[in-house]
Amino acid sequence: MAVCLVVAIVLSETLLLPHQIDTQVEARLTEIRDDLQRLSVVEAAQDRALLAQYAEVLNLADPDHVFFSTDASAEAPASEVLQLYPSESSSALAASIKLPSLRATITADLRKHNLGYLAALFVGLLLAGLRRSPSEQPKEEVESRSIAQADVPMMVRRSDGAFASCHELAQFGCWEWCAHSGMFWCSPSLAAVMRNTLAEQVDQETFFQSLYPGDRTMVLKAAQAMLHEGSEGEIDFRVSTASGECRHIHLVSRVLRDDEQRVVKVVGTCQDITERKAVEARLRKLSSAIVQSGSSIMIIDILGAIEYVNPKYSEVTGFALEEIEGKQPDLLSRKWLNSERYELLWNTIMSGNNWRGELQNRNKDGSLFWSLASISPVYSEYDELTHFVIVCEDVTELKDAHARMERLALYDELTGLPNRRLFFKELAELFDPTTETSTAAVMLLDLDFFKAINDTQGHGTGDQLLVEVAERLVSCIGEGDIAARLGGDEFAILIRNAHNVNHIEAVAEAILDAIAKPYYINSYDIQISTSVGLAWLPKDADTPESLLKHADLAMYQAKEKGRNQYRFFNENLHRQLQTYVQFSREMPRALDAGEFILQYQPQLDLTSSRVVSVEALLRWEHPNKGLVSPDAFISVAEETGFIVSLGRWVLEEACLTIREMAALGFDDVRVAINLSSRQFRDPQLLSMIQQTIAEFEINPANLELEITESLLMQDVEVAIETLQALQHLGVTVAIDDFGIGYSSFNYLKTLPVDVLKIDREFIKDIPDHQDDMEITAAIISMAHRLSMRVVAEGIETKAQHQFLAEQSCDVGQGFLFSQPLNFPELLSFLCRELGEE
Ligand SMILES: Nc1nc2c(ncn2[C@@H]2O[C@H](COP(=O)(O)O[C@H]3[C@@H](O)[C@H](n4cnc5c(=O)[nH]c(N)nc54)O[C@@H]3COP(=O)(O)O)[C@@H](O)[C@H]2O)c(=O)[nH]1
Repeated sequence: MAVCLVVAIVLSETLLLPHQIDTQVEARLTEIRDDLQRLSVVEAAQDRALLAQYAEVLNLADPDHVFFSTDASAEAPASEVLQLYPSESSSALAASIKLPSLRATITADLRKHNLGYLAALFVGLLLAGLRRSPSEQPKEEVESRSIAQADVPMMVRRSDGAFASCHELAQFGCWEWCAHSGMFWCSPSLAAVMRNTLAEQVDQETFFQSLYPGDRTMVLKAAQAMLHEGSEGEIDFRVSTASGECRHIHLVSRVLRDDEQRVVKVVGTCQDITERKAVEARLRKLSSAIVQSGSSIMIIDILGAIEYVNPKYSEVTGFALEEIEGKQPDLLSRKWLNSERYELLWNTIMSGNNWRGELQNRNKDGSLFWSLASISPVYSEYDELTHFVIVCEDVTELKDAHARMERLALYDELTGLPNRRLFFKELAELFDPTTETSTAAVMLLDLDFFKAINDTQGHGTGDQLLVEVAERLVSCIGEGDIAARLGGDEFAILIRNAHNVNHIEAVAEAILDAIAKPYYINSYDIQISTSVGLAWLPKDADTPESLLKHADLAMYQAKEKGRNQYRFFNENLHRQLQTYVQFSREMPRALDAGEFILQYQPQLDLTSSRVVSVEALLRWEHPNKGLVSPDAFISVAEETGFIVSLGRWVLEEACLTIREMAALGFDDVRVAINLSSRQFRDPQLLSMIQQTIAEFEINPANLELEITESLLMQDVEVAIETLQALQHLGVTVAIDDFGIGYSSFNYLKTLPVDVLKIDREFIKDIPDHQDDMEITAAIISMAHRLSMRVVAEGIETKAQHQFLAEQSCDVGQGFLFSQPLNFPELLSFLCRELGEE
């Protein structure tokens, strides 16, 4: 729809109002004039009421037309008016002239015509009519008034104060170019528009000099086209001001022709549009920033309908503007936002604040992605909230990376199970005092002999085994329960809502069964078992850490009891734990304080009954607990690593005893000390023994080292190397507790040992258990064939003594002969024996 504009011009006080207009109208016109004092543009479509008022006041029939009335007697240059207007407007203009005197009505289409031009032209014409009353005007001039003869600029005659004032206000100027004389005339306001580079009347050359050099050719071409071809139009160009400033000018031209259609004048307007150009340039930059932006940008109206999306948005989502214009964006859809967030977002932006946050959006293919969106309100010039600008960054990759990082942080990479951190987090929530706690159970599992499989079959097989174990564990637990890998071959299970023991026992048994089933990995059949420790929540602990510690304790007990079984944590274990903590803290101090002592249990030759050796047995004279057995603290020392320091002290003490006994003449009595697993694997062991022997200047053959059979079986090849090195030092090596470590006789052949000690388990039931007697006889016979001496320990009865002597067992040790003795008691024992001889 064409927008019809009526240009009404109200002039300053110098205007002579027609005397025909009655006082009321005059008053109203004065009012309007005072209101406006400048060109006033009324958009008819929008303000018809006002227009109707104007029409009424101005005695106009049609409110779409506003007319200007001059003195009725004035000769109106209507023909000029008509000629000055584009042809499509001429008829409307002519039709609107209702009086013989000048009445002009202009209906113009804003889209086609330059408003300023129309206005100024109108002013010019009007003033021409007003200023020149017939009485003042020489008749011959009126008669001879012809465009063909008009080589004097007609606007010169119209440049009164009001005219100039209007132009000045509108930053507007008029000009004429006489085709005949080549003279260029401009209104004073044009000179101002051109920033005083022009005189009122200049030649062409001077006019062109005032133009910005870069635009001269373009303007010249346009001027020539006007003069020679009579072309009309509009042109924008730049002028350089005296101060060197560059201003933008909008120029409109119209051609006046004589009756023979020859161009006689070119007239027009010009306007300083520098500010507008600056605004346009700024808008262009902003617009280009939005178009070129690497961020997706969307503009929505106050009701949430999409008005604009930039190319980046279309590239990311696949939606062209036409496809989504007027629609509600998915980004703000209730579908992806929970109602609380939805309310908060809209409340924030509707109250004129910025909102920033992650929102889900939808691509054209239906896939969803995450955007980090900033939503900012846009206000109109009247300070009304009209739109919102949404700037989005696709953060899907960021979120994926975040999820991956979270996965790495909380899940075990190999098995995909929750890791220790996540398990602990879940467990900690059950201890949260603000949540209702129901009974739960925690299982801690450790695969039996996994290290051996890993070492012998390779880590690839070990990994595959762990993955299959994880799958089997998951298959044994219920929904809501958690199976986690805490590290290595250690797993944990959290069973929520553990109502009764039967349920937990059933799960534990299912796990033992599942893990014990054969695995087929890398063409190998593998068999493995697990030991499970169980603890209850909240009964067994008040923190996640202590609950896991208690389950761990129970698991160790399960291992101690023979593996492939489960054990519940109990108070006894709890006490053990307390003792563990207490001992681990106290032992270093006790060693410094001399609270450890050695007792010696004699080992007698079963044929001669002479003491050939003694076993050094460690005791702790605890200030509160009395004499503490090594069974209670050796394992703690072993786990904390304190056994290395303690073992060194035992060695030194034994060497001292050897030296002192030798000094007293008992230089053929050996002293046997026990080496624990950690000591045996200590890389410093050999050098430490060598140094101590040298330090105490003892015969190394008088020092015997007892190493348990099970310890040797852990890594036979390394054990053989260490044993050989020990023998090389000249010390005696004995296998302790032989018979219960399930070692094969084949191994025994390869072990460089001097003494074999039959475990007490085989001796204690002699002569009642025939089996034990046969096994004992076989061990003695075999050891002799391997050139080993045999020691039977735990001899408590004469019958046992007699049987062992009959089997040619070399040496016996046990309460039958002596309890462990302190050093003075041992010396007495030895002296007594000597006396008896
Ligand atoms: N690493 C180290 N281990 C040590 C050290 N000192 C002792 N131990 C080990 O502690 C275990 C318990 O020892 P202990 O309580 O001293 O018991 C020893 C004997 O008292 C006991 N024994 C001896 N004769 C009999 C008997 O006729 N009946 C019976 N019921 N018990 C008897 O046997 C223990 C000695 O056993 P073993 O060492 O296997 O010969 C024990 O395993 C010690 O080895 C140490 O300094 N370091």
